[in-house]
Amino acid sequence: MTNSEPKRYVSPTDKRRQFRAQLASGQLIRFPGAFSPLVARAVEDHGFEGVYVSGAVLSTDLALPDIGLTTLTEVALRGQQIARVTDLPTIIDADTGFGEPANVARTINAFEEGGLAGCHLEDQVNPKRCGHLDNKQIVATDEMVRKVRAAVKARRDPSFVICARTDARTSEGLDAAIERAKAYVDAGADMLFPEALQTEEEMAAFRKAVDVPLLANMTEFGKTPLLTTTQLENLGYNLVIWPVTSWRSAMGAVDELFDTLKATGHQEPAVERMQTRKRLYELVRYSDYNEFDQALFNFEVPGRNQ
Ligand SMILES: C[C@](O)(C(=O)O)[C@H](CC(=O)O)C(=O)O
Ligand SMILES: [Mg+2]
Repeated sequence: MTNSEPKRYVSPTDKRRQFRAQLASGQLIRFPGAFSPLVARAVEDHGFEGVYVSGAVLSTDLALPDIGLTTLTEVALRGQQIARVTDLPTIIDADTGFGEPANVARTINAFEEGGLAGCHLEDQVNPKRCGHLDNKQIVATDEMVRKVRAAVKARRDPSFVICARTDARTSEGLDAAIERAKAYVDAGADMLFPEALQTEEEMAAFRKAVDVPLLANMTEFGKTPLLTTTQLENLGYNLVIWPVTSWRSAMGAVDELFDTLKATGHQEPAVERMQTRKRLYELVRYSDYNEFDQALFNFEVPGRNQ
């Protein structure tokens, strides 16, 4: 991108409207998880429709378990850092909303100010846990309804999307999860995230029971079968997230690299799989900075095997 055309600016409101239009399109939209701003650039570059910011990734990146230890300030800042480097809509994991309904209201405002397009809010108790683990506990329906209402009321940009997640399938069963989901929609939720459904049949039953857009969580090593985008589209789901997938892949590569370094004393066997300097500079749009100073990008970038 070294042409002289002015860069278009996609405002947070534009991104939220784009997200709403995508949800209404009847087509499945794909939001891979981005564990950093640079990964969000890669998501955009590969032609996906949006970016997901995972609570599990934000906490494990800090070497913490995903049990609600991260603070609103940490999460909102990371969301903002990720959302601002992409023209795609970015949605974020609000966990249990960081407290009571009043805290939820503040959470929504922080995410709006961070340029996010939407968030999901779940009905677990605190301390929460990954939705695919056993022995989860959930709050009373009414308590979650009050949180959803607070979120909806707090929203300053009506296009910000509030997605209610229910974790009830694991503890109370499918029917109860559907009942809760309906109550959350009545409270104003724009879309639903039925967590940890166990079969395609359950996913189809959920689709049949509600009219709002549905999110499918394709997280690995969990309770939900890993389906393809075609299967999810056929099931009538609107949005798929692969929340931790890029993170697990990157950390798998890191572990392998350290094994190699330790065993061979050299990185050579791993270089082949590394992102090249050239590609890294492409993603940070290094050459664009010549707009400010022609002396910034005036060299050849070594790529593969150089
Ligand atoms: C989607 C999720 O909330 C997340 O934080 O990314 C997690 C993912 C995971 O732990 O695998 C969840 O499903 O609870
Ligand atoms: Mg989470």
